Amino acid sequence: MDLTKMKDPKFLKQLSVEELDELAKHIRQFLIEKLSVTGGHLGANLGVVELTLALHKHFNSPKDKLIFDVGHQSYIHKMLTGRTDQFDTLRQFKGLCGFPKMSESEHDVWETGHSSTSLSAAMGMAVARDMKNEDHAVVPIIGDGALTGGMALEALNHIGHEKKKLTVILNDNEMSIAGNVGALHKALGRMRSAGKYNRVKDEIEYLMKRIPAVGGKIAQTAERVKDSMKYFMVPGMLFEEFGFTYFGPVDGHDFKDLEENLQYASKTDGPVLIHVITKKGKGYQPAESDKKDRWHGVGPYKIDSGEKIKPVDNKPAWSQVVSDAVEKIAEKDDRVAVITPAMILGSKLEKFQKHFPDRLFDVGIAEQHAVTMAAGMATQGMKPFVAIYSTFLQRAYDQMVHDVCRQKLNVAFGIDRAGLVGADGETHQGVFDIAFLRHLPNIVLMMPKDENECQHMVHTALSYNDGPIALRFPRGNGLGVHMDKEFQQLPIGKWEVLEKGNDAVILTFGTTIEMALSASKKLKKSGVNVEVVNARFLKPLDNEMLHDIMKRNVPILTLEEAVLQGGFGSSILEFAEENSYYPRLKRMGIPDQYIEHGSVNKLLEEIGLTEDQVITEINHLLHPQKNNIKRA
Ligand SMILES: Cc1ncc(C[n+]2csc(CCOP(=O)(O)OP(=O)(O)O)c2C)c(N)n1
Ligand SMILES: CC(=O)[C@@H](O)[C@H](O)COP(=O)(O)O
Ligand SMILES: [Mg+2]
Repeated sequence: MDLTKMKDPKFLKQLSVEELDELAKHIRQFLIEKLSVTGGHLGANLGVVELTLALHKHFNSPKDKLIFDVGHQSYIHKMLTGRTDQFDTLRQFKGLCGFPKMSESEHDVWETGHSSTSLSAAMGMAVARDMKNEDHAVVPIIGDGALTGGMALEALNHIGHEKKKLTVILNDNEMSIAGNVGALHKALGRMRSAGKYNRVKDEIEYLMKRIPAVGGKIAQTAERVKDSMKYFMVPGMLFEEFGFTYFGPVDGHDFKDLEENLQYASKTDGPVLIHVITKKGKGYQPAESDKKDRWHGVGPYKIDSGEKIKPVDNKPAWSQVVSDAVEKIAEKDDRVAVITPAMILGSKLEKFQKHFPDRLFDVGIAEQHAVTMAAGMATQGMKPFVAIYSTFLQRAYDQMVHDVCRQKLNVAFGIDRAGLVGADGETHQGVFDIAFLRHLPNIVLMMPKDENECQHMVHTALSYNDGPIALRFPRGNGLGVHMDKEFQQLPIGKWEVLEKGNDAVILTFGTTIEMALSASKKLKKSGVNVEVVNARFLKPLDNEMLHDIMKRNVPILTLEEAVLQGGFGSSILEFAEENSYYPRLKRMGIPDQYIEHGSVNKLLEEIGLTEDQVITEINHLLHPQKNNIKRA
């Protein structure tokens, strides 16, 4: 079967159940083969093959709006809408994006990457549809994990109240990245094990009608009894209470069951929720049998065995260094506890969880709650450590402003995936956190140059008692440096000079230190002596060192793998302005644009964050006339 011939999903309407089953088989095989080379979000996609086919058969995309929550499970949708031939380039620079992308197809009506936005977006589209007197379906497809997100619950609350016509597809595979958590997860479990609601509902309505009508108080009591009976007998009552008509549970791998319920739903007024049960990793044995994450996001692997093909790298993962250090500290300090918003695996917290099951809180996809919960713990003298990706901390900005920093609470943050993350692209680059945290009063911000300094920063963070403190660290592995046996306390706001030099100074931190050191080595060969400073505290700055540098009146280059607007370099400009220095200064960093997907090295090259560019900029700073650069 030539899957690249699929250009428009309309062809599905003619297919029989047998033909759909056959197509599903080929799509699974295709994904297993392609992703074995490129990597990607395999498990979630294998789980929604039939569901995506059924949705595209039933609805008319792009007139009807299919909205994929998170969007990591949109690969089949991409195949059906003419992008099958691009899968060799998945998640690579200028290749197919791993998430829905409007520039790729008119069928991608909403872009995602972060979780739990689909219901709000759908509500917006439904409101717009009705205001414009249009007639089309709006269909958010949301996972059981994404449903734990605050935004999704806020939207449920509003949609049910407004009674807009929407068809919510709840894709319940009992998994977030790891196993799903929470009371909602348990409630879905009860719905899964109950019978079909549509049928049960009819029977209940029949029974209810047979309870004789009586007047006065007895009648009120009878009504209450009827309501509570219904509550216990109808599995989807939770969603019905929210104002939705619930259909399910539906077998998400059975075309007949899916189509039947989609038909019911289309004939129902107001918001509808179809509870679809799927299996993450379906059809690929290594994924199905992996109880840990059912192959949520993977790199290349051997198809037959499922063995992962990892580049040989014995250096420790940054996240592991951090969680090991927290664990070591937690052994001695029973006030220490870790909070993660659904990222136990990515943040490498499994070992910590095994060691301290009662001191690891997976709160679901609930970044806002995670941060304010930590603040609450801190008010009671505990030492919470919030392990959170830079990109997902964006969700909790107000909680940082209002709850943590304003109250100057002792919350420690491990900001993971800081800097460019690569293949996940625009939605996941961890490049904004310095800019959105640096301006908050009371916070300390730091980034280590290597994993040894990283463990000292964890210790520094958890021993700090003067308000919030965060260390940021990149995706991937450290440098493989020697690790001290004993933790050290770093003096807050003190930088270190890594390379002495009189001609110019590079102020940098974290991932760009290697680039700066290597550039300075090359510059030295041409007679230019550049000082390289590990500006490991981004807030507070090392004022003493900065005064010294500014007084030397040498050119300064700031270098950061973070946005330039409001970033570290900006803070140096502010320092100069506040202290009436007028240095020749150039800032290198991430320009004012969203950075697409691709390998980190390729992306750095694209935006000119390279060793060669550092050398060029230093030369420009040293010889502005020669290079025809205008400087005040
Ligand atoms: C705001 C936010 N927090 C965390 C994540 C990381 N993340 C991506 S997918 C996922 C699990 C989603 O589970 P579910 O919606 O059930 O989809 P499934 O993978 O099970 O199909 C998580 C936690 C994210 N994308 N966005
Ligand atoms: C879709 C999503 O948000 C996550 O699955 C993300 O892709 C994980 O990224 P890491 O691989 O960096 O943990
Ligand atoms: Mg799930």
